[in-house]
Amino acid sequence: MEEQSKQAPPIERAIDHLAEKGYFIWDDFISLSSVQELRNLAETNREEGNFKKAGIGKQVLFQVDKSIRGDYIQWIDKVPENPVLKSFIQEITDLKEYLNQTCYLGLKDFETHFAIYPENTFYKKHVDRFQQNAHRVLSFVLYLNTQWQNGDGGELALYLEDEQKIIEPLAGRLLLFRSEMEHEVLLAHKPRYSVTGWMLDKDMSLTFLP
Ligand SMILES: O=C(O)CCC(=O)C(=O)O
Ligand SMILES: [Fe+2]
Repeated sequence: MEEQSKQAPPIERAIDHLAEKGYFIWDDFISLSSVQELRNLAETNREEGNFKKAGIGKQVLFQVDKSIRGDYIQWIDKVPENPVLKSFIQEITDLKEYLNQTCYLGLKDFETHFAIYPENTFYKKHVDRFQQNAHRVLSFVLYLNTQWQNGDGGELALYLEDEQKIIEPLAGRLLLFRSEMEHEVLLAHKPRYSVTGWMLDKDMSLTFLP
């Protein structure tokens, strides 16, 4: 039985683990060359001034507070020009459809952005689904840290019911977790790159409505 589940395709293990534990770690979701390309793209965009300081809260309640989070973000267009980004968006779209068919999650849309955590930044313990972001059902993070090693920091601490799971931000790894779960980005000692997103139970163009 154990053997069988080890051999099951990642998508099936993802469904089981998400249902049972609320999260799934999907290694090698994309190839290392794709990781490199996305990282280069993020770096170029950053140099061109397309990233902005991430904040907390939405619209009139938006504020930047470095004691809570220190990352810079750039929202990703749903129809991106870059072919690697385009195929990642397609894979997330397929994953959303598959989750709907198997888990009846009623996912309607998703939103996603690049995130860069400069050296010595973090994101304090929080949840992604709250009053102002009530439509976030599943969070996903694709890590783009090609040279990551122990001691570089920037791990994701995920708070499960009775334990804390420390997840390394390894290149090509996709982390999925329920958006109401508490989590935290630990202090990054080296710049940390990722694509973060949320699958939503409402069409994004309608999320300004209650
Ligand atoms: O980058 C991560 O590991 C998690 C980021 C996060 O929690 C967020 O952007 O809400
Ligand atoms: Fe988060």
